[in-house]
Amino acid sequence: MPNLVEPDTQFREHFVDFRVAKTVNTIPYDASLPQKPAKDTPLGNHSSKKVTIVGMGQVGLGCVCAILNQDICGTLALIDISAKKLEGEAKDFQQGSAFHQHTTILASDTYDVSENSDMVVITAGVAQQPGESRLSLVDRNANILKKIMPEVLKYSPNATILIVSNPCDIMTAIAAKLAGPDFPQGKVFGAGTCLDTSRFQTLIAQSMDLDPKNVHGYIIGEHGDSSIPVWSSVRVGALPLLEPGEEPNDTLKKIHKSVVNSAYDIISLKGYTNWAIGMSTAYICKAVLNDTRTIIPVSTCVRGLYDVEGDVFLSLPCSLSSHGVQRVAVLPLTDSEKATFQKCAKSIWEVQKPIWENLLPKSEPKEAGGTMLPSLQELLFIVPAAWAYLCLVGSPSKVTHFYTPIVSGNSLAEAWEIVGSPALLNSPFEAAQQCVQTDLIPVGASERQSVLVLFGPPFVAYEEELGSDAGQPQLLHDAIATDFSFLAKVDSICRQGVEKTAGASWLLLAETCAVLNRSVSLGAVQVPVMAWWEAKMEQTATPSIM
Ligand SMILES: NC(=O)C1=CN([C@@H]2O[C@H](COP(=O)(O)OP(=O)(O)OC[C@H]3O[C@@H](n4cnc5c(N)ncnc54)[C@H](O)[C@@H]3O)[C@@H](O)[C@H]2O)C=CC1
Ligand SMILES: CC(=O)C(=O)O
Repeated sequence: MPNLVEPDTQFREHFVDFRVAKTVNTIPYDASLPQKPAKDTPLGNHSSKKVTIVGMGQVGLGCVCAILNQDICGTLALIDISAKKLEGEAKDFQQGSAFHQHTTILASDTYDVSENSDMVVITAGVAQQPGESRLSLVDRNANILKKIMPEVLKYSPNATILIVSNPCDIMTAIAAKLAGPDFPQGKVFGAGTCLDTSRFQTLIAQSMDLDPKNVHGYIIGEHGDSSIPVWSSVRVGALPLLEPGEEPNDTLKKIHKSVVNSAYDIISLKGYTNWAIGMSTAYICKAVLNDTRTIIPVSTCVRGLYDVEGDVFLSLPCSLSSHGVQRVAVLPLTDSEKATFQKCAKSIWEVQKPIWENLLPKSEPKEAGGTMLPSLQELLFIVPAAWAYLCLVGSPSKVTHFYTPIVSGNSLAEAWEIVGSPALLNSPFEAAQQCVQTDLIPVGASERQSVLVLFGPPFVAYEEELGSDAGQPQLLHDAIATDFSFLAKVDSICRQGVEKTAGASWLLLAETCAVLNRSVSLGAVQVPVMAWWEAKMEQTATPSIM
């Protein structure tokens, strides 16, 4: 028997023009990559839905609380690197099971519990300290995201992925790119200005003594300091707040300022924000898991809209389906709103660009001497030195000089004094910068994405193998440029070094370097070193150097 309550579609054709004129389908996030469009799939049973939340800090907890209390899914998998705290939180949530619809709670510090999730929410990462901007978190959280995304995709290749970690728009762009061109467009999106819009609606409603749900309007653009209130389309009930062409007055401007300051204000009071973002995340999850096509401002690729050219992710009102962003509503902006949107896109792109351009290998790895090798662009240069080499992975245009190697006579102990203070272990790039500033390991790059510093005896082997020219950077530079088998040689020496010295004399300081995530020769070497280093760090705060 046919379903008697199918949606009535007889009037849809009357709205085709509206849809075409005012909305666009999701936009591929990288002009250079082909994109796979999302396909509609039948809806599953609601209680069969599974959501994974990665990151069980304050925001993760806020999300779980809201999701459980709104009966959004049948299974909730919680993941965090801190297993002990996670166990405590998961037990605490489980013990409230009598007060909501049944939800199976799983928790682990590995991703197998997330298998076959319908939706994955990523909240893991560093949060702002009082007074700190979201954008300042970019490098640290990008590195965390680079570790998380492959695991998420491995266990839930069909999940819709929601990014909450800050800076939310850039993290969403990075996650979308890491998901790869085969991942359907729109299936990775960010919580964006959903929260800012709620703050906006609430403040206007409080000022007018109304229900926030009667304030229809959006904050668009960045989830952060350069967010944009679209005053020209705010309606209260059905009434426009402003007349066409009317500019917002000082009170309205103050309302927006207050929206922008909300997070700073709350963080200065309690150290973090979590309940409202938890509620907005649950609201978004509900729309996706129920395939409601609700229009919510979330972060999606905006290239091509309002003359934005870069692969920037910003918030616009989007209809959400089970595949994430289904269509983007293109609001009619005033000239000044459009100019502000473009300025916002430009400033986000400036921060995103260095990470974005080095996120995926630009070319296929080359085969040489039976080893998969990084391209020259990937491995910008290796500075050989008596005791150390510094490998910078960054934007080629930023590397302008190639200096002489470390002055002979410097010892590991001396190097350690400069880069190895425990305080700097959390910020290896700063450590490397100190080396640069002190000319201990002179290199010519001042800006980069990731820095990998290796100290240790393998370098001795490296020198031996390469002969007396090893200390001549110019020669090495030429060798790298002309002879790919040189890299294979470095690789095999490093391998020996790792095996010979594992657990003893390597010191690795790394902001998870792009190289680490690649199946290229240097990556293969560095992963075991990294694992050793992490194990070592658990045992002692200050590793000894042999
Ligand atoms: N988009 C938005 O509207 C909002 C975003 N945020 C952002 O959410 C993020 C989390 O904030 P909080 O929960 O307050 O921070 P938090 O410090 O309380 O929690 C972060 C959690 O991430 C975990 N973590 C770190 N690395 C991990 C990894 N590789 N895998 C799994 N878990 C990992 C930590 O163990 C910790 O439990 C921050 O970036 C923050 O700025 C916060 C509020 C609103
Ligand atoms: C921290 C943050 O991004 C917020 O509460 O808006």
